[in-house]
Amino acid sequence: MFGFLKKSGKPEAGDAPADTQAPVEAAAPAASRPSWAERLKAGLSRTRQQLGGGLSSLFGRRKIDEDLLEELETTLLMADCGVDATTHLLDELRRRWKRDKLETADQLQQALAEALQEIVAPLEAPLQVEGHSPFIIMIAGVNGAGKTTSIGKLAKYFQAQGKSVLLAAGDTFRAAAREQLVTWGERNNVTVIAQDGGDAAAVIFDAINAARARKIDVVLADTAGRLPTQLHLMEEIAKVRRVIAKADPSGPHEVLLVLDANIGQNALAQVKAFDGAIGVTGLVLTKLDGTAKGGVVAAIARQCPKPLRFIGVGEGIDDLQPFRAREFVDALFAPVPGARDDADA
Ligand SMILES: Nc1nc2c(ncn2[C@@H]2O[C@H](COP(=O)(O)OP(=O)(O)OP(=O)(O)O)[C@@H](O)[C@H]2O)c(=O)[nH]1
Repeated sequence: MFGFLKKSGKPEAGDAPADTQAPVEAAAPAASRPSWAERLKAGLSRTRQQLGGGLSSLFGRRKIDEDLLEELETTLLMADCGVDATTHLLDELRRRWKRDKLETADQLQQALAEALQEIVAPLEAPLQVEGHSPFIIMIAGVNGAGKTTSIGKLAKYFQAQGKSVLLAAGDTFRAAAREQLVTWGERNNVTVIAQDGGDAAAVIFDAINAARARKIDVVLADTAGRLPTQLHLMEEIAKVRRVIAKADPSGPHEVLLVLDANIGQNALAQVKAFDGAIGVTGLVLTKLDGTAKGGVVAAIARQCPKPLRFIGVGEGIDDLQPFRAREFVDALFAPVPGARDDADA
């Protein structure tokens, strides 16, 4: 049952109590829907072509030498690993080359995968929503990063864990955003607290109170997109955070920054700016499927290591999943059946 509450905070007749929320929509039959591992591999194919295409031509050579390492450096930079992570990886490979007496290019590729995994492993820290009721998650990011659609996917993700979820339509700036959230709410059978126009902080404040009254487990609070350079909007989102703390002094319990992977290295500046304004506690990296810049995960790990809670590789409702370092690196280096051009080039 879907409920759309006005500013009064009073549920409309027919709103289902939290404990009678209908089950989430059935997933497509397993046979027709590729697994997450397959979708992750497919989603990372552009980065892999950037990285793997470069690597396979490099690793096609028999012998490891300084020229090969220099070309590898260029390949890593092109995949948006950033100077810091690339330098670190090259240092590590040189060390392993000597220490482990690596000879073949295959061995070097294996060493690269291991070194990359070591870099990104600290980002793996799946979000636990225990310990607070409701557990309040504030979502922030620049325009179009994927905040609202990620909220829809997260709603389903938490529901699948048996949690009740309430969405707060705090993007009061973009007219269509509320409707978008309402649509996601309908799909996931969760209540959306919204109001016509007005103040984001007030909507979210009401949503937290409604969630508390209904004993909802998780509140997902949307906010309008904004650029870090729009100082008045950064001040506004800082106020939203303060108001959440008024509604629940222990909250927000998670401040998620949504980043579009297409922006590559600019992600670092966004993390720093939003962290300064609202204290980011976790990251969501969307649209990895549309970019060759997946190496940005390594850059984030080296330069602003916030927990990477979720990664997104598509528009499907289950195309956003917790980040797992081993899975990510395996997908980056694995050949995809039917798309072996990158691996065999
Ligand atoms: N391919 C792909 N598209 C995505 C992914 N995540 C989000 N999108 C798309 O990105 C577009 C923008 O997403 P929104 O959720 O509207 O972005 P937003 O951050 O809420 O936007 P504003 O409200 O304008 O700030 C939509 O078309 C989404 O379907 C992803 O992982 N892969």
